[in-house]
Amino acid sequence: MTSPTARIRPAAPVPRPLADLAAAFGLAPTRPLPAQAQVSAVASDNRVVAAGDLFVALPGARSHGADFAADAVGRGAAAVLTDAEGAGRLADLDVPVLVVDDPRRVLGPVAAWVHGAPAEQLVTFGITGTNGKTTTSYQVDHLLRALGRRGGLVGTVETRAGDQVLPSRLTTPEAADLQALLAAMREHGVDALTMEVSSHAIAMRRVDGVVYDVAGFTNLSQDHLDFHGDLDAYFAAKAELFTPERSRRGVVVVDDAWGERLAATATVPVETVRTLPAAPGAPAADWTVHDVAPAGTGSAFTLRHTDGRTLRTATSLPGGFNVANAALAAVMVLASGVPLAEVTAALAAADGLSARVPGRMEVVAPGDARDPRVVVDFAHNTDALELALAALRPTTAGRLVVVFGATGDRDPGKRGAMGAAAVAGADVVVVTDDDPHDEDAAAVRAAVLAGARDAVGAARAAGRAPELVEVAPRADAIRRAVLDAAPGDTVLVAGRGHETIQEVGGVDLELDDRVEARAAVRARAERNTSA
Ligand SMILES: CC(=O)N[C@H]1[C@@H](OP(=O)(O)OP(=O)(O)OC[C@H]2O[C@@H](n3ccc(=O)[nH]c3=O)[C@H](O)[C@@H]2O)O[C@H](CO)[C@@H](O)[C@@H]1O[C@H](C)C(=O)N[C@@H](C)C(=O)N[C@H](CCC(=O)O)C(=O)O
Ligand SMILES: Nc1ncnc2c1ncn2[C@@H]1O[C@H](COP(=O)(O)OP(=O)(O)OP(=O)(O)O)[C@@H](O)[C@H]1O
Repeated sequence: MTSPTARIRPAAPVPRPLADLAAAFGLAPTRPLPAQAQVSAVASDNRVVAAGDLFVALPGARSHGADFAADAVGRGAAAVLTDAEGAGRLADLDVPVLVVDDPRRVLGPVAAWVHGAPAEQLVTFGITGTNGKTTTSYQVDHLLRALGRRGGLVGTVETRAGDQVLPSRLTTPEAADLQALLAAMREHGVDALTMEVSSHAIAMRRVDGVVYDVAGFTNLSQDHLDFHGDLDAYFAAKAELFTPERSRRGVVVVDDAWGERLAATATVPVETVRTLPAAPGAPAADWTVHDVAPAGTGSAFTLRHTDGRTLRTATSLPGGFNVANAALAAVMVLASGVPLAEVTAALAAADGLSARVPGRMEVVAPGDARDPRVVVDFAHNTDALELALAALRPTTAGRLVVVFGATGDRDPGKRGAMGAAAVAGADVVVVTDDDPHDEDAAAVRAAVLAGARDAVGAARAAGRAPELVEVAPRADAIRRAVLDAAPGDTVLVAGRGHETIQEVGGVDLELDDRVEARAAVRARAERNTSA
């Protein structure tokens, strides 16, 4: 997690008259505005405010932004925008206060207006879906750079604006931070933006003020129901991205029923991509994937359009789901208007869609005659875990070992299912902690173990004998799994991927699965040497 005080913003923002802003959005000043009042950027967190900012004090679940307005003014905020409740909390501030019914609803468009609509000066790609957003976004950015574009990237792992790179705090930033970021990208000569658009972000209006040139949909399965309530509401949030208010055209993977439903209901032009054999009676897809074959650590495949166009390329990331991500990335770039011949040539020169994606099927140790392969992945829901295990099984000569847990304070409904998925897909299941947050870590492990134990019975009935162990804390579980594995085995450490902070009881602990896995591999080497 990155502290809220870090933010990429334009170095030379352009001040805009506050009176023009108030008129444009119907913002009611509590007192007449000084004629010369100006704002040059927008912030919704006092900790990132800089001189000349408009501080937007939002009502929140835990606090009201108005409680931080005095500090924001102390940091140089030139004006405050809030709702009636916020205005009521503001003691006499010596800057203008503007009031609007729903500050969160206007925040995006206001920030876009103040920064001069930066998104409109970039070719913009927004990717949503339960799994694959990060991977697909890296592949789109990889292809855009291969095409000579200066790409900006915003997502779970990091934020890249030209040569500025910051670890991300949210998958999709709040609107004020996003618009400042886009303005900074424009300053750096960035001409293309690829970003992940989480369903939270759409529901919370973080991407208001952006109309994506191309929106992409990967898939939808159970996750985040603690926020959305049910799958229909979760789907509806994602489907909003495929409306004219938020995008100009869409590319939808129709390997699942939710993709089919989105393609049928989207109100922007959509191209469909099918990467799996079609179910009987399924509508024809515009693009289909054929001739998938192993290629290095990943797969080669052919994309074919109903109009006869074809594209043969590859991805270095393992698993059928990474063919889907790579296919989606390629079609999104084609949908933006880049000719097929240019994409084909760029991919040939760039070794296909082979961006290294931090913490996504990241190979920590390749495995050899003496040691197991060790892979770190971000799979943290049932669907992703099943697919990650299935992706590694074909290239695992020995046992498939998985080390994972479930996130505390999130989606308790998926814990048993994740335990069952691990037992169904692996030979050795090591249940440990993920990010317990404020929940009792042992209780979270117990819920995962309950689902796993139920599945062990079914596995034994099918003639398998998966081992099931509980090891905590997570660093010990990783070490034990790697030390106990044999040459030819694969150890998959799943759930946290690139993350370097584990939240335990409100305390941020340094924990990077890749660092722990590498340390365990070194410990094996020392043991082998001393043996
Ligand atoms: C559920 C959710 O998304 N909550 C977000 C929401 O919190 P909130 O409504 O409780 O806001 P609050 O903390 O009460 O603060 C109210 C206002 O005061 C401001 N404030 C608050 C504290 C302070 O010191 N100074 C200050 O100015 C805040 O910026 C905010 O404007 O607004 C906050 C301020 O922007 C966000 O930090 C917070 O994200 C929390 C941290 C979060 O965990 N969000 C997750 C669920 C999320 O958004 N995840 C998705 C990815 C999901 C996935 O696909 O995996 C993401 O896009 O990252
Ligand atoms: N297309 C896919 N279908 C199913 N699972 C996938 C797909 N792509 C990746 N995964 C699995 O999901 C995990 C998360 O992948 P990725 O980080 O690309 O998705 P994401 O949508 O960005 O996740 P998050 O929203 O949590 O950041 C991967 O580590 C992999 O195990």
